[in-house]
Amino acid sequence: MDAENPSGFIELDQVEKVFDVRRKTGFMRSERRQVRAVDSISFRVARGEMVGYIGPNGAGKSTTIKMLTGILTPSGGRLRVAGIDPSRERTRLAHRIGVVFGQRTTLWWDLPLRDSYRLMHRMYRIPDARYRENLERCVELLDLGELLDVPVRQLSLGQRMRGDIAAALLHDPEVLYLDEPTIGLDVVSKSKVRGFLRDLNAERGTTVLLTTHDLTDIEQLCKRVMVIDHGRLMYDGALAGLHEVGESERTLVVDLERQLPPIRLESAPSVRTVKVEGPRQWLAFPASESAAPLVARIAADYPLVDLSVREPDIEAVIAKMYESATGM
Ligand SMILES: Nc1ncnc2c1ncn2[C@@H]1O[C@H](COP(=O)(O)OP(=O)(O)OP(=O)(O)O)[C@@H](O)[C@H]1O
Repeated sequence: MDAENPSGFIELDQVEKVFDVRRKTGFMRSERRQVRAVDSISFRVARGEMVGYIGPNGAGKSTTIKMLTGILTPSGGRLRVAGIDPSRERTRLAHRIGVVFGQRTTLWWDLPLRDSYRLMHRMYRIPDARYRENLERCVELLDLGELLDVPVRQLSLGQRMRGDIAAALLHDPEVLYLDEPTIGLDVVSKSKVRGFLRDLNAERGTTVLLTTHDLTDIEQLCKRVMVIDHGRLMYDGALAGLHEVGESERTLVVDLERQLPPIRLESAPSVRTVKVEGPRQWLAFPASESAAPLVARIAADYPLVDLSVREPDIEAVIAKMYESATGM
C-alpha cells in the first residue's frame, strides 16, 4: 500500500452482498434462499497500484466489481472509490473509472470502432483535445490504426479486446477494472495487451484491479494479488507468497533424445517425475523454487533435446490453498 495514502483509493470495509434467490421446489411451491456472494470483505488499494483479484468460478469477483462500479448496492459494509460511494453517485464515478469485461463488449456491434469512440466522446463529454490525444495514443499503442473503420462484429476477439480497452480509456479514468482481459486471446495478443497495461500503469499511474484465470497475467502485471473464495478474502499479498501458501507446483516438460526410465535427481528430492510418454517426461517441482538449477542438472545428466516450464494452473493453486485453509 502507498504509505502517503494509507486510506487507499479503493476502500472496502466489511462489504457484503447477499442475493435473495427463489428456487422452485414443486408445483406452485418455491423456496427462498440467500446467497452470500460477498462476505465481509475488507481491503484497500492505493492510487497507482495494480492488483490481481482472483478466485474460482462463483467466488464473488464479478459481484465485487459490480459494487465498485455502482451497478450493485452492497447489502452491508462501507465502500468508497476515489472518495465516492459508487451506488449513490454512479454517474459521477463513471467519469473516473473504466471497465473492461473480456466476455462482453461495450462497443456497438454494427458500428465501426471509430463511431463507437465518437459516441463515447459525446456520452462522457470528453474535451475535444483530450479525446483526440487519448484516441491517438491508444490507436498507436494498441495497434488499432487499420481497424478503426471496421465494424466491431468483423473484428477478431483479440482486436475487439484492444478496441474495448481503448474505449475504456478515452475519458482518462483514474481506475480501470479489467475482468478477464486476456481470455481467449492468442499468445501475441495477450502479450500486446499486457505490455499496454504495464505502460499505462507506469506512465499514467492508473490504478488497476484485474480479474483473471491466467496466472501469467498476474505474474507479469501485479505485485499484489487478492484471492477470494466463497465470498471471503482468503489471501492478500505477493504472488510468490501465494505459491507458498498454496504449495503449488510447476511442471518441467522435458524432451529427451530417446525413451528412458523416469528421470531421478538424487540431489533434488522435491522434484518428482509424474508422467513419461515416449521420449517426453513431466517433472513436478515446487513453484517457489527456481527452475534454473534443475534444468542445468538434467542437461548435465540426460540427453536433452528441448524443455519448457508450465506454470501452475491458477485454479489448482486456489483449490490447494483452500484445502489447506479448511484442513480438508
Ligand atoms: N444477480 C444474482 N442473483 C443471485 N445470485 C447471484 C447473482 N449474481 C451472482 N450471484 C451468485 O453469487 C455468487 C458469486 O458470483 P460472481 O459472479 O460474483 O462470481 P465470480 O467470482 O465472478 O465467478 P466467475 O469466475 O464464474 O465469473 C455465485 O454463487 C452466483 O451464483
